[in-house]
This record gives sequence, C-alpha cells and structure tokens, in this order.
Amino acid sequence: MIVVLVEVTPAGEVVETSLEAMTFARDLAAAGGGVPIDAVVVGQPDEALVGTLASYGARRVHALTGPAYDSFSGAAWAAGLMAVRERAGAVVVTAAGTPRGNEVLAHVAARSGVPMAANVVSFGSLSPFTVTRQVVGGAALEEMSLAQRPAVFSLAGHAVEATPAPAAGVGELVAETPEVADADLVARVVSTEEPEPDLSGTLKSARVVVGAGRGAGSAEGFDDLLELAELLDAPLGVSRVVTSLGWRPHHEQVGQTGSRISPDLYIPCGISGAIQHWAGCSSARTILAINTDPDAPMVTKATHAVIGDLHEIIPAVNAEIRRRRA
Ligand SMILES: Cc1cc2nc3c(=O)[nH]c(=O)nc-3n(C[C@H](O)[C@H](O)[C@H](O)COP(=O)(O)OP(=O)(O)OC[C@H]3O[C@@H](n4cnc5c(N)ncnc54)[C@H](O)[C@@H]3O)c2cc1C
Repeated sequence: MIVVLVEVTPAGEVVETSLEAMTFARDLAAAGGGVPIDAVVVGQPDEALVGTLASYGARRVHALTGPAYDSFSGAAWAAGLMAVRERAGAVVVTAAGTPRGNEVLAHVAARSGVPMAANVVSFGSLSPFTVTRQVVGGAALEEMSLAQRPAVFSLAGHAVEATPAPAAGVGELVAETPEVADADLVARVVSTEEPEPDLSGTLKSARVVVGAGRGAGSAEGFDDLLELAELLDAPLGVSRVVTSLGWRPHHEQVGQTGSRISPDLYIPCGISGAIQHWAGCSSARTILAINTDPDAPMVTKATHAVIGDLHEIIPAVNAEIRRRRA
C-alpha cells in the first residue's frame, strides 16, 4: 500500500500539489494492481477535507494530533508518518515536493536507511521500481531506481494534473497520536510573521524622491524630511544604514538591495553615496544633494549640492515652500 503525506493550508484546505501527489499515487496504485492509498494529515481535519481526500481515492485519512504536531517540525512529522507507515505496512511513502514535503521525506528515508528521490515526474517499471526525477533545478531529468522498501519519493509540482478518482475511496478518519522523542522537536517552527507588504511601487515610479541617510541622526530625525516629502508629494527613499538601524522600513530602501529609482529629481539628504546606494539612484535626471561633507561621493556626482546640516537646511526649505504657497 501507499501512504501520502498531505499538506493543508491555514484555511483548512488541501494544498493543490498534495492533490497532485494523491493523483500520482493512484496511478501508481493502479499499475500495482489496485493497492490501497492512505493519506496522512497533520492536525484535525474537518469533514470537507476528509471528503476531498476520499474523492481522490483515500481509503483512510490518518490525522496526527497532539502537542508534538502543533507546529511544523520536519523530524516530528517524519516520526508520525513512519509510525503510520509501519502499522499500515506501506511499501511506498510519498508527498508533494514542497520544502516541507521534501524535508519530512528526507527524514523518513534517512531513518529507514533507504535513498529518497526528490521531485519525481513519472514512474517506469515497478520491479525494479524506477522513477524519473528533475535535477539541477529542473534543467535535467534523471532516472533513479528505488529498489529498497519503503520506496520514498516526492512529486515535482505540476508533474501531473490533480484529478479526483473515478470512484471515491472510503475516507475512514483514523486518529493518530504517535509519540515523538524530545530530540525530534529541537528544530521546529516557534512563531510565524506576516511578510512586510511591498509598498515600494510608489518609490519606483515617483517623479520626485526625497532621500535620507545616516545624516538624519536617529529615527526621530526624519520629521522635517517627511514634511518636505509631503510638501513635494514625493515618497521617502532611504539608505541601507537607515533600514538596518530600524529607523525606517525596508520598502523605502534605495540601492542594490533596495529599489531602483529614476525620478526627475532626487534629493539625497545626509547620504554619502556609496556605490551600492548609487546603483539604485544613478538614473535620476537631476540630483540635489544636501550634505555636510563637500567631498562625499553623492555631492561630487550630484547636479547641484547644498553643503550644510540637513537639520537646518530642510526646515528652512519647508518654511519657504509653505510661505510661497500661502
Ligand atoms: C552587499 C551590500 C549591499 C548594499 N546595499 C545597499 C543598498 O541597497 N542601499 C544603500 O543605501 N546601501 C547599501 N549598502 C550599504 C552601503 O555600502 C553604505 O553603507 C550605505 O549606503 C551608507 O548609508 P548612508 O549614506 O546613509 O551612511 P554614511 O555612509 O554613514 O553617510 C552619511 C552621510 O551623511 C552625511 N551627514 C552626516 N550628518 C549630516 C547632517 N547633519 N546633515 C547633512 N549631512 C550629514 C555625512 O557627511 C555622510 O556623507 C550595501 C552594502 C553592501 C555590502
């Protein structure tokens, strides 16, 4: 029989590539004379999820629950998957070739003392069992023999189309709480964070950008610069020092490891003009540098420069803009 590790989204739906793995397992099971397929999920599945897996041919849905499975751990998930496999007597263990799928299966293969084939796209003969898999990032295909049992392999994403079975499986839900050794919980996810939203679009397309670097002095030193940006209806673009120090968010960074900008006017204030920053702003049409150092690379490359303390110059410029607009 075959066991398939199935991944579930935070919304409680089966991941598409896991449905592909179920479809592939079904083709393999059919070639092997109709051996059963069991799915393994981590966490308590609802009825709809069990129904989906049954519609893809699952005879049983083994649900791994308990504190050891509350967060992702490649070794703990592998321990649970192996416990199910051993009891069910499965000769094939498979999953989608996702980072998690590959990590868990690598643990399973190492513990079982067998090779693992990652990113399989098709199978050939059954005896000996051979598979074709993607290597070198998908640039080449390799044929691999998985003669030992269990045969452990992951399926490359979109190698097959996810298709429900012509006849649904029983989908019997089986609660599983295999024990996990403390050593298997050493490397596990302890917290997750939403990625910072990418707000750099405005910066990349702006006609005017106000730049700010270490010369701002501190996280509190941006008030006048932000006022200037508002008066000019321009976004703020900053140097890496500023984002590294946590003074401003990363999406405002200009340079090699930030945004490339090409505004009509760039006003870098307190930015030395290191090559990595220059890489992101050199296509600005006009550069007006404000810096205390007349020899700073940004000053020597700028179209115009004002030499002086930005904390004196910027408030004066803001006041003059406000006065003229009034
Ligand atoms: C792999 C790599 C990638 C990198 N990628 C980037 C990147 O994408 N973007 C980037 O910006 N950097 C990048 N860097 C960092 C880069 O090398 C510089 O360290 C950084 O750009 C310097 O930032 P800064 O100009 O704000 O600070 P500094 O170099 O310290 O310059 C501060 C400037 O402010 C002036 N100044 C000080 N006080 C005042 C004041 N009161 N008024 C006016 N002027 C004042 C000083 O004269 C000086 O010119 C990268 C570095 C590496 C190694």
